[in-house]
Amino acid sequence: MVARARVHASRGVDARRVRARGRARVDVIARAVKEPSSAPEEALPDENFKPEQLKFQDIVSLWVTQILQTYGGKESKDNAPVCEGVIDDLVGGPIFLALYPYFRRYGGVFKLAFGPKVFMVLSDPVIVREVLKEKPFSFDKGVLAEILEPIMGQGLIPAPYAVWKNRRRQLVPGFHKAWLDHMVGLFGHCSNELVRNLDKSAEDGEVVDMEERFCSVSLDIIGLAVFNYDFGSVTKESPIISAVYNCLQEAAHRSTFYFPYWNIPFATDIVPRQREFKQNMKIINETLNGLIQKAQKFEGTEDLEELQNRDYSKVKDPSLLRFLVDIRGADVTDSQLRDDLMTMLIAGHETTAAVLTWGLFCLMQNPELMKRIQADIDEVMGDDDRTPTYDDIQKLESVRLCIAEALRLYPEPPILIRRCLEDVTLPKGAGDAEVTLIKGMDIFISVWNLHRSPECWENPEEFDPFRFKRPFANPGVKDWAGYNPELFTGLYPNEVASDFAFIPFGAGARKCIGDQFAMLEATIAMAMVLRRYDFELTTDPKDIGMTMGATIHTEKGLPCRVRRRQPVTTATAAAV
Ligand code: HEM
Repeated sequence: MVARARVHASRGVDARRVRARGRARVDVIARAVKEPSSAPEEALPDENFKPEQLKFQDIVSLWVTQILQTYGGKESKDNAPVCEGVIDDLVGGPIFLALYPYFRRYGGVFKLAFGPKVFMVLSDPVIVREVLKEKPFSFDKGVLAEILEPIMGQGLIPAPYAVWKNRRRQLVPGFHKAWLDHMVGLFGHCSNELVRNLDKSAEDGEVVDMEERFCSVSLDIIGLAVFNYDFGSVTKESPIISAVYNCLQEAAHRSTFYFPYWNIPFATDIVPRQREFKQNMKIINETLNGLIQKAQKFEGTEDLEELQNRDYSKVKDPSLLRFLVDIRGADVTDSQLRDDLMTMLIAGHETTAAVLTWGLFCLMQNPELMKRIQADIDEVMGDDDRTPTYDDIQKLESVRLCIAEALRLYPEPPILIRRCLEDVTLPKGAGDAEVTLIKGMDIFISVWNLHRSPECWENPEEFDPFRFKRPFANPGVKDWAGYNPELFTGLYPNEVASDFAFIPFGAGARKCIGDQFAMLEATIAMAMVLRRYDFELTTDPKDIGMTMGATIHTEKGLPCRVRRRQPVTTATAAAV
């Protein structure tokens, strides 16, 4: 049995604790699993393009060559600096943290060898631009796909190219403007639940774990938005979510185990943890299949334009599932729909919860800044006790900047995983050598290093949301255009404004499809809690640690004391 925590059983927190314990490795994986709502269709290669699938022997032969080159003292074919003897640093803690000092020593591209594994670490914006934007189809998700496949099947994140191409074309239109506008109301409604729930804690002077609360609200949001299913996790426990977290834990276990014993006949019936995994997958599949069947009972229009322009206030089931059922072609199977839903569920809630958690954590370290942000919220929201509209979100720029800055300092995922499908010669970037990524090689794109690089950011360790309003240039990084605030035109300063130094949602063809959704959701939730409460961290900030996925992993999460505050609006100011 998976260990379950006792905390707040009445509020259904068990699942979140299961998650907290289990996510260590999975976060790297589960988060390294997403891509761009705005990825242009032109980014897709032509119909005949078929990336060659790597064979097992390719990978073995690559390893052997790499190991001989690394340890045999011969010049390496890839020409990358080799970082050696770091095995001790890499075990027992989050790998992305351990890689940072090596980035500072070896630069934006270096090769890391530990055990039989050799992989390339990329932390230079020019090189990352080449991989994500210029050559996205020279790579697949490699080890990430292998680990996630048993859970997400052919979902967008682990899907092989041929499946991904078709599913992406169907999923992206689901995130259309009319739907996102409607979602703004849902985000307000769910955040309102969170806020009302905090009232009692504020009255009682109770210490609350805000990580847990943010997880609950983001989970409820993703359930309603994607399946029209109410997890109700702000108020109760959800068995399906316990099952999801348990399966993610199993994925973590499998990613680190020496041999795939679960493939041995009957292993899933005999080994207790494998039996439990099977049972949990059954719970998840039954729930998702039930939802799919329910959605299929209703006839809907198949016209994409009509779907995208409908009046969502009059639609009974505005979920993404409904949309996908309506526009599905004859070739889309129920199992493909299941995989898509599962992917959204995993990709779309902890990521947002993490940025809210870290954003609040950073603001609590900066009380003056917190006051300034609260004053901005008061000004935009006025006296009414209402939820933010789309227009308000445009005006709540400082809140959006805080979210972006939290994503810079605590990106989720902190590493993107790829495997080379063909040899790729990289631009020089900040380094002197011209490095070649060799077919079969595993790649870590360190978002963490990029976001904290002193070459790309002024005082990179500082939480300074308004940095995104100032330009930054460094001719020392060859061919890097720097950060240009004039190119920051959407909800957040993206990879274009930063020329790939800021990629919290990834970039290129496989960028996150939920970036706008997440920014709207996080801005509303953050604005609503900051408007109503003052927060005080009740533990030493140094005790707040990170898992592999940059989420908080202490038993207490983000423990805070919450106090009701009176919004300072024009009317209240005049009364004073
Ligand atoms: C703050 C919140 C979020 C962050 C930081 C985030 C981050 C990311 C990143 C970095 C990727 C690219 C991974 C890679 O290149 O390997 C990605 C992909 C993806 N994300 Fe997100 N994400 C967030 C929210 C969401 C939401 C709300 C959804 C859905 C409702 C979502 C769905 C996806 C999907 C389906 C992909 C895979 C796209 C593909 O491969 O074509 N994400 N995400």
